[in-house]
Amino acid sequence: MIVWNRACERLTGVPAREMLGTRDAWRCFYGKARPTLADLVIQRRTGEVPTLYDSHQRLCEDGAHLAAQSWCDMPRAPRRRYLAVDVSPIVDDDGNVTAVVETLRDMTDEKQAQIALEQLATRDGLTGLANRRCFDDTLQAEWQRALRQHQPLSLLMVDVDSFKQYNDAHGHVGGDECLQRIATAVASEMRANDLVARYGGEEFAVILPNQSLKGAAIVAERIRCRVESLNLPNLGAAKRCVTVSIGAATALPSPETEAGQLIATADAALYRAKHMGRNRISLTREADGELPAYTV
Ligand SMILES: Nc1nc2c(ncn2[C@@H]2O[C@H](COP(=O)(O)OP(=O)(O)OP(=O)(O)O)[C@@H](O)[C@H]2O)c(=O)[nH]1
Repeated sequence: MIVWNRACERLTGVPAREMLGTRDAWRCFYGKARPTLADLVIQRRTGEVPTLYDSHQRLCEDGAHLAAQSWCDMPRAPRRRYLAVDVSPIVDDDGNVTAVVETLRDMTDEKQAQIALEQLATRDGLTGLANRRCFDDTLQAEWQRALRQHQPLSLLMVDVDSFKQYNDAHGHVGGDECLQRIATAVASEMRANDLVARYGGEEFAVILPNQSLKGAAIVAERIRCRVESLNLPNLGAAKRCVTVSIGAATALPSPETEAGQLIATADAALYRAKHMGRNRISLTREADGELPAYTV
């Protein structure tokens, strides 16, 4: 390290006298040893940039002028920060790198604003689950992925039974709390790649990538039991507690079919579960026609 200016001191909390003449600038930014962007350029290891930074860009064709962004721990500063780093090598007449200039910009506020906006655009305000827009985008993306990888895609439509009566008995605020409890219960049954969304009012949708109808039925039944076991009183429902009906459908996407058909099939299964008495799951495999409604 040959230059460490006042702005670097303020940003990192590390004075120049500690840094000058050393080779371990990473200590100012990270809790564990790892190369900085300048280290990667000096050591000709720029191939590692994608694994070490959230995003990166080449600033010119030679590949040595780079920009990268990521969260930094900042062990000696009051809080972690999202830094944008630019590096440019200084070369001598023979083309040898003699130094690298690294410029840091603190982008923490911008990054936090971006995260908050993304949250707002994709999350449902009441339950914190993915919202309808996020559901639509994710279903399209998963449909395309299943098509490419020749894998099944399953969908559950989950609807709260006799929720109008619940609202009538407990008021709208009580109804909202009930939806929050159900959302948490449904989300707790999910794996990392699954997506639970609030589809509309008292209806939730669950996308289960690479899941057979049998697997989807197991998840659906787990959700049904979980909600029942919350034991939230609803005198308007047959079990006298809050329950859900679930329609499950599975498709093996092909170029001739589209994601909307999977929604329609799961919706039809949900309608059947309601029709057959609620608090049950109903399954349909696309193209196989209807399977009998199934309850445990
Ligand atoms: N508290 C609250 N209630 C909602 C919300 N969204 C929808 N609802 C209510 O959910 C109820 C849904 O009623 P219905 O569509 O008649 O269905 P249901 O009473 O659940 O009957 P089934 O679905 O046939 O079992 C309505 O009373 C809506 O006002 C919400 O965000 N908060």
